[in-house]
Amino acid sequence: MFVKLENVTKTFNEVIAVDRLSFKVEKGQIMCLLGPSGCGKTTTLKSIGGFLKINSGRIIIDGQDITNLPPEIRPTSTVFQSYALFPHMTVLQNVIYGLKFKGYSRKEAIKKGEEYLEIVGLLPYRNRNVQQLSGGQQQRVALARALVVTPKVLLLDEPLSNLDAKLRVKMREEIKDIQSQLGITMIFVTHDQEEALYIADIIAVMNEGKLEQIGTPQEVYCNPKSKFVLDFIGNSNVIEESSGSISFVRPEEIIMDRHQGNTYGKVVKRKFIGSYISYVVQTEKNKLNVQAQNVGNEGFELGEYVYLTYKERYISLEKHSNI
Ligand SMILES: Nc1ncnc2c1ncn2[C@@H]1O[C@H](COP(=O)(O)OP(=O)(O)OP(=O)(O)O)[C@@H](O)[C@H]1O
Repeated sequence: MFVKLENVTKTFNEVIAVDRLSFKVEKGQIMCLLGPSGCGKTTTLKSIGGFLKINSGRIIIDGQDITNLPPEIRPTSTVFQSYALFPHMTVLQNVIYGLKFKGYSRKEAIKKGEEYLEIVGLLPYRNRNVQQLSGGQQQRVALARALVVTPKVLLLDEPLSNLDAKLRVKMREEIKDIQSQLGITMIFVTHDQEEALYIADIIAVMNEGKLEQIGTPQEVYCNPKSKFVLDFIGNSNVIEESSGSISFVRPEEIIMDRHQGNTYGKVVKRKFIGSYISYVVQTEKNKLNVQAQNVGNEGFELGEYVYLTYKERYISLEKHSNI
């Protein structure tokens, strides 16, 4: 395993920000740390980067125990939410700043800086002051600056949260492309489940400093192991809940039909969203959210009786450990 956290705990006075956290990331993977505000994502990332000293546990990268190393000699570099660029420097000066401390001559540093500016598509901007760049461009400078020092692991702390929705989608695609081009291992913090599902090879869902579940996007979405993960990732209809188990179905997994199905109900809400139509169907026992693909016809009407077909999935509420 390329990155390994073993029982990492970090407290701030009486607050346990990260609680005996263990996980592994393989070389070349993008792992997303996903969870609500305050669950300990940033603390975990800062602990890996060496900006925080952990109370106990071990952090290992590529076989080396880095737990007690200062940040500047860890094989990591970090892209912060705020970008943290040097405002009075040009794009290129920002990107090559870190190379000074790595023994590069000025000429070599410029060559390397330009190579990475090319990768992030900003070579023509190399002599601009960073303050004259858009948010997305500044983000790319921050990315090039973090990559130019060829870290073994790139740490990204909510890197897209300051961008508008459209740019966020574009940048997450670019980050994924850069990752596959360079084959670099990334740990990416986000509270946005859609972003995590898109970008991650593996998602670690955190809750109150602890790991709730770790798995591929498909695993955490299709087979959540706890009520918390079910609620946090995607929308779902809880069909039945008891102390030992929960059964649920995702809105897009329910098929609506006028003639056949395993349940019958009345359309009590209907909302046209564009690529799909969202319905609420009242059955004898449940009110179910249904998301039906817009296939170019009118769909179902408000007040109409429809058949539904779906297969429930179950979460067993016994404690799981899948690390
Ligand atoms: N420097 C600090 N001093 C005291 N408490 C802190 C400090 N940093 C974080 N905490 C606390 O540790 C817990 C975890 O915080 P952390 O920033 O890691 O969460 P997060 O999941 O990254 O949240 P967000 O998505 O809001 O950034 C929170 O309860 C937070 O208040």
